[in-house]
Amino acid sequence: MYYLETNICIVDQDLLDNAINLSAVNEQATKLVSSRSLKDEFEAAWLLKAITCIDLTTLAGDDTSSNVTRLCRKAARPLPEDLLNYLGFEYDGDCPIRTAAICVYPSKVKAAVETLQALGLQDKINVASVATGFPCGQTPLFTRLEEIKWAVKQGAKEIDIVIDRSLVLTGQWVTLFNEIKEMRQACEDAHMKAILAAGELTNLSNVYKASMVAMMAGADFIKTSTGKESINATIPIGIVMCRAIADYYRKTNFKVGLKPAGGIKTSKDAVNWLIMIKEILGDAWLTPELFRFGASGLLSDLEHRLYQIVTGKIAEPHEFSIG
Ligand SMILES: O=C[C@H](O)COP(=O)(O)O
Repeated sequence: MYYLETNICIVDQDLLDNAINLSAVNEQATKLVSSRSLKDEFEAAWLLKAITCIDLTTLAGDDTSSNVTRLCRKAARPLPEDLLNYLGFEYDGDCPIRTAAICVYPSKVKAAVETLQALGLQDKINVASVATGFPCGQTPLFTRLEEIKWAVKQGAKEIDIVIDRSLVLTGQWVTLFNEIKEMRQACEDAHMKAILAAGELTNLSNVYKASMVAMMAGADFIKTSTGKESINATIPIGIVMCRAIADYYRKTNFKVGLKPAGGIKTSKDAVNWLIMIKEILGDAWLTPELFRFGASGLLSDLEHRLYQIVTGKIAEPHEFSIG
């Protein structure tokens, strides 16, 4: 079915043609983003689902241990008590809703692990670390592998690796496969998400092939973007990656997850992605084990929209403050 021969990525041509058919991708993308009316209670359920699928992210040059600590507290209690009460949750100090993970640079893994341990949530919220020369992946392979091993030693349960885009752009599929496979081994028991930086891969055919190579090399998730490219998680890219995951599942019976990341900021974005997953991959993927949002700014809009839904009005800014 899919295999690599010298430097050629051989994929089932019919599946590839079907997956990247531009007019079909655009048609599906238009349908997904066209306004739909959801009953309030259904929308609230989608938004709560979205929160549980977030890798709450900070990947900034000025990250400090204290802002990572704050991020962990936010992951542990993403919604304020009054909103949880409005939504019908009993709140007894143990928040019933949490984000799936927090995502940080390797140097901040320890601070995150220690905070989650102090909160008693180390088994409930994973620490994900980017690695392998994030965001560009332009460092020697041995340092990229060492970075993974170091992040795992610090306590990361998930590693978000970046692929070397130049290997895709120059058609070095075997080298790409071998590198990702070595990265998978370096992750040991940690889950590996392979960031394709799809916006830099020139065309959807490369996005589909890179998705396949990453899955064949053992990626547990494929992730659209680092959030640092000029084109990040677009709906057409998401559709092609979902189709690759679906094709891979049909051929191997192995479920690989999807993580869109970069520029996902609104409740509407979140619902569009969840509906895409439901339509292309099915309900089995609508779980944090197989779907994540990589997002630094999505949570506040989800909270804002939930307030609107439960109170039937636009919330005042002070209503959103989280202590
Ligand atoms: O991996 C996650 C991304 O870097 C987050 O991107 P964002 O800051 O645009 O939400």
